[in-house]
Amino acid sequence: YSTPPPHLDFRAFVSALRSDNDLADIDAEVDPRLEVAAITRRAYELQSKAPLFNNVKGAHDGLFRILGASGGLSSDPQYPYRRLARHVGLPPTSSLGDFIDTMLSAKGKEPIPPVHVGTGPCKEHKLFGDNIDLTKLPAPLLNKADGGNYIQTMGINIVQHPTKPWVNWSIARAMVLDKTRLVGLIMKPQHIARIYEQWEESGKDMPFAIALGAPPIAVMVSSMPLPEGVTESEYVGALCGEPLELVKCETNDLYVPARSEIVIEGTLSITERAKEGPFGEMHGYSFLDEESVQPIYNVKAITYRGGNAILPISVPGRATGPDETHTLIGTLASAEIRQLLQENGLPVLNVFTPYETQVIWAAVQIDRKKLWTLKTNAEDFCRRIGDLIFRRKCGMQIHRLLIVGDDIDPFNFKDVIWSYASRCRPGMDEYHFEDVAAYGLVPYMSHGPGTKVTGGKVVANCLLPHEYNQEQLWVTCDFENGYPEEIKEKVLRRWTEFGL
Ligand SMILES: Cc1cc2c3c(c1C)C(C)(C)C[C@H]1C[C@@H](C)[C@]4(C(=O)NC(=O)N=C4N2C[C@H](O)[C@H](O)[C@H](O)COP(=O)(O)O)N31
Ligand SMILES: [K+]
Ligand SMILES: [Mn+2]
Repeated sequence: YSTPPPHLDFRAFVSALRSDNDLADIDAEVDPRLEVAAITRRAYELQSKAPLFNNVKGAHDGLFRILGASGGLSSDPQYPYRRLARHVGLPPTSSLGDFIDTMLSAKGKEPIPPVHVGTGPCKEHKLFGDNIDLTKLPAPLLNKADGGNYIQTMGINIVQHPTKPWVNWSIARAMVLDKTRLVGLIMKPQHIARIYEQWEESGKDMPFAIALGAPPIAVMVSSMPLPEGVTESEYVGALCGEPLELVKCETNDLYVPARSEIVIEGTLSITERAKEGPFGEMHGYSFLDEESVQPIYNVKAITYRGGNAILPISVPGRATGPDETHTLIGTLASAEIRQLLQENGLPVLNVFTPYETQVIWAAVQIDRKKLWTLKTNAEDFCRRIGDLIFRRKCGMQIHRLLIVGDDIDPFNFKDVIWSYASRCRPGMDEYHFEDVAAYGLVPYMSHGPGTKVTGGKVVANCLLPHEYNQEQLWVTCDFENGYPEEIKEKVLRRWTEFGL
């Protein structure tokens, strides 16, 4: 086959990272028990190159190499979002705003359904029956407190609604349970859980496929909270302007990206469950008393690409250097939240979940001139935004919204926290929501003082009252805003002369 672009082929993506000098080929033997994950976690935190473990202890028959931090920030401080840009065919200089604009660029466009091809790289090797032994694969232990080896953290979970033409692609964690079974989180209101419920009602086990090392743009869309009923692969087609190539699974009627590295297929039981976790999760905690009991994945086949298949992994944790649960989940939820607010006619320029808030907060940037035309006030405006976001799935993971002006860059946490700290009066400027669905993984909900599944959400108004109807009554005291252009130009021109 001709080599496709990096956003359509994981191996081409890996080569692109290598040519970007943003990949470390590690040929020394590394243990998948904690060592691979510890290196990956430190790679996020130092924003170093993405580690490609070419010699994983226990790997055999081409299963498998491991790529860590595929969605981490790039190692070049000049191009921090280059690794994300590579996922969607954007230039290395792209900003997070460009990335969000791109992910929303197919909204309103005709979906482009995938095409089915006879075979592809993921069909080069096939394992069935007794040849399947998940406990013999070098599935990584990602955190010392984890309850199992999480083989699935960056693959696409593919499931189909039993009666409607809806095939959902998402990412949901799963760990090895035994020789032929996985167990993984199936959490409401996620679409995988909604569709699973339909199979429960139909009385039949749910066919599944997990496509690991799938085309990077498909991984992005799988991590995006698109509306219910949208078939993610069709949105990928609309984004690319061309259909994605899928091949049929061996043991069920689902289709997977032909260029996937590894495909695990089978049925998700509607009766058998097992203890799952603990798991080092996206907020930086692994609670030792986690009592998660989840459905069992019965694996019926594993197919994989030749040339030493690569397993991508995510090692969630503190966003000191963000990992994929921040750069993908947070940024893509931001995109859908912006879309929702703009579709409802709100004067929103952008939305972003600052990594410093572990993507639990989202800053909503308001066009203040347009705000004036609404002739509204903080209470009405903030309650309207909270009612929209906190009652929709795309807002499920957000517990604090910061409503900020267009003088604030939502992607610059120093801007965001300055406006929150100085313009949001505690109490009067905060609008609480206790009757909305909570995000159960947030520590002050799962292990907090109050209710666990509802409430704990707030909209913080970070606009002074007069900003709702007139120009700001202040000059911002920083170099950018506090001085006339000719002074700033003179200062910049003489800066080196002053030896500063
Ligand atoms: C990018 C990413 C997204 C994740 C997860 C991860 C990564 C890397 C890992 C596996 C590392 C950690 C956990 C964290 C955990 C949240 C969860 C999960 O286990 N269960 C879940 O329900 N949602 C998860 N998401 C978010 C999910 O993919 C998005 O919400 C997506 O929009 C869902 O698609 P639908 O809208 O179509 O429903 N995992
Ligand atoms: K999705
Ligand atoms: Mn979906």
